[in-house]
Amino acid sequence: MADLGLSMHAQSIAEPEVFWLQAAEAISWDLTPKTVLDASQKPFYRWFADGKMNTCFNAVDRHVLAGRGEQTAIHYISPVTQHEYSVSYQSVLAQVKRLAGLMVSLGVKKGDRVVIYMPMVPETAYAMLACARIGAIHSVVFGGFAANELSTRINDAKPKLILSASCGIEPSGVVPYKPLLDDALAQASHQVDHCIILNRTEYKAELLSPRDLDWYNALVDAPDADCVSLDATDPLYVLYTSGTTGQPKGVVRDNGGHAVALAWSMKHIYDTGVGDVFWAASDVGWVVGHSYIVYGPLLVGATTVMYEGKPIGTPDAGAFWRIIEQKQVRSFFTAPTAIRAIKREDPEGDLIKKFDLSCLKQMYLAGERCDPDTLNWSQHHLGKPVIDHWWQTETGWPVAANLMGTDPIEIKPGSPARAVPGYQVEILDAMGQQVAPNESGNVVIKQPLPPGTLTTLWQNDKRYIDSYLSMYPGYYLTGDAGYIDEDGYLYIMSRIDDIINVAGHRLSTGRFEEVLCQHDAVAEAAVIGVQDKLKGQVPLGLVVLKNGVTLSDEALYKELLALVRHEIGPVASFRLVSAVQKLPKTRSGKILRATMRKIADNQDYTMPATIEDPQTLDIVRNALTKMGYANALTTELTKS
Ligand SMILES: CCC(=O)SCCNC(=O)CCNC(=O)[C@H](O)C(C)(C)COP(=O)(O)OP(=O)(O)OC[C@H]1O[C@@H](n2cnc3c(N)ncnc32)[C@H](O)[C@@H]1OP(=O)(O)O
Repeated sequence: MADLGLSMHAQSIAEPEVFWLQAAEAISWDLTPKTVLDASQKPFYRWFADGKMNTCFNAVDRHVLAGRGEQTAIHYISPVTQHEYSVSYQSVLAQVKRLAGLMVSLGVKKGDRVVIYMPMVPETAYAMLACARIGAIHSVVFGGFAANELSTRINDAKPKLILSASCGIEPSGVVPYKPLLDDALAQASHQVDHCIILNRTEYKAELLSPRDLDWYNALVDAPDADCVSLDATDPLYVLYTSGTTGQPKGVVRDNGGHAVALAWSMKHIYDTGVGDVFWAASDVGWVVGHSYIVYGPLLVGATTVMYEGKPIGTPDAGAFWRIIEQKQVRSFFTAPTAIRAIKREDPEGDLIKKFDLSCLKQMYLAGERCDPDTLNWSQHHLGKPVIDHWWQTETGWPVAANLMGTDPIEIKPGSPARAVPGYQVEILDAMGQQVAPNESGNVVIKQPLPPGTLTTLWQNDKRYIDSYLSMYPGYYLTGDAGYIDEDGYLYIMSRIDDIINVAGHRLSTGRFEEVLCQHDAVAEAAVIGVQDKLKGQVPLGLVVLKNGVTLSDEALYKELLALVRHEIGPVASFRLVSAVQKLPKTRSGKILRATMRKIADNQDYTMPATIEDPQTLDIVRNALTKMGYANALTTELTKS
């Protein structure tokens, strides 16, 4: 039987311009592109370079103009505050027009950056769409980051305006955001004239006049703003992701290629179209939130769900299934960590059985490697296809997936299926040679990458080339290692750099080390990601203390945890740290993190030939053992 996915993939690689010009028909253009792929400035490729359009028009206005203004665009559900309401496309348009007008009256123009530091409320989507409407470039910062991380991003993006909220809502209670924003601005070298603050009833923030404006008060007298016609290649947003150093990388996404790719993916991968309900249980601060809470569903005229809750505890492990039934969700997307948390609370799937999930066609998992157990458990209890798929902040949309809206193929647990049309994925060895099926190597994508993928790093073309394009000229280096089997299925196994993935949050071990070294007692630090049954990976730190430090172990432990939480944020999930006399290093002084990680996770390792002092591995093993790693009994001090 013909394999439609394979033939589409073959066409997308052989004739990318034909393939993507056809896909571009799903978008309303002010000026239809004639040049599909501009390769004149390699290694920078530009999609639809002479096309003109507006992403907000495509996501909102055109659905209202087509007579679907009454359709629900957003279902908002906040289980902790017990607020829940739905917003029609018509109402979204009214809010976005007015907010865009307010931004213009505050001096925001096409190309200006606007930082958005907000929780999972509809106003966050309005803020993103309002920026898109006037050609301002938004940069959303995840609410779980601390003031210092926000400040770093403000300094890099240099926004004209910041939109924020007084607080976010976590199961533990209200998390004040405004004091973090004030602190971030106090630390930042770049300043803004105005902050627009959504002052929520759960926590009223003090507004600093004349800088801070109350969101809804300021909207009262604001004019409406129309869509600005933009070049397809104009940036839509910058989204920061952890780099191997403490300085995050600002991934730049364009307008035209992004809209085309997301619309294509909604139909062909996520099996979702006009009027369908699509739910990605993530956060707008991550790329999943950008692509599949806000832009993707709205671009195709679907209904999206903004959920300000968690998989468990808000109120129970049946929360996802309850909402799927209530809102008639067709396609649902979450992270493997969320399913592991549910499985721990509801191992027999009793809460799943309580709901009528006939509306649900399939569930998608991404954000971290999906272990086969998690996939098999959910597939067994849901009785629906569970689709592991793989992509990155940089790519913006799936690189490997089962094309559920096109031609579903066999699900192989442990694999996110095959490369999606547009992506030529290969596995290369250290010499740049393609390896045989089932042999591991570096996962790379041959240039040009398809529309919707990163165009560069914000104000840093050199770092873009150095990070992604220099190791194998002509290829994008994903930073992941894995293999492709004889059927073309991809398997992603690990990172090749010092990035760890904690509950679907990508974090840099280098950044943890920088923060630990800020402590007066710490001379040197090494942080590795160790396996964790719930979060996939968690950070573990080993520190060497300065001579003469008299702090007790317990006091040091508490202070280091508090420091990391203060500097990086709660999302760091940093709870494992211990002091050691010495760290294992090569003779040239490089810390042997990979060896330490293997010891912690009980994997085979060989003594590195260049190790300076082999005894340091015993020191590390002892410390890891005390923390419950390296195949030993768990101790409570560092795990509670
Ligand atoms: C495919 C491309 C990509 O990979 S893009 C990235 C995709 N990643 C994701 O979508 C993330 C998936 N993960 C999640 O949604 C969450 O981790 C889930 C599974 C729901 C679990 O949440 P939770 O129990 O809060 O654990 P966590 O590890 O996320 O949080 C740790 C601490 O941080 C806090 N936190 C979290 N979010 C916020 C926020 N927006 N504002 C303020 N604080 C936040 C949590 O409350 C938690 O705090 P604490 O340590 O318990 O006090």
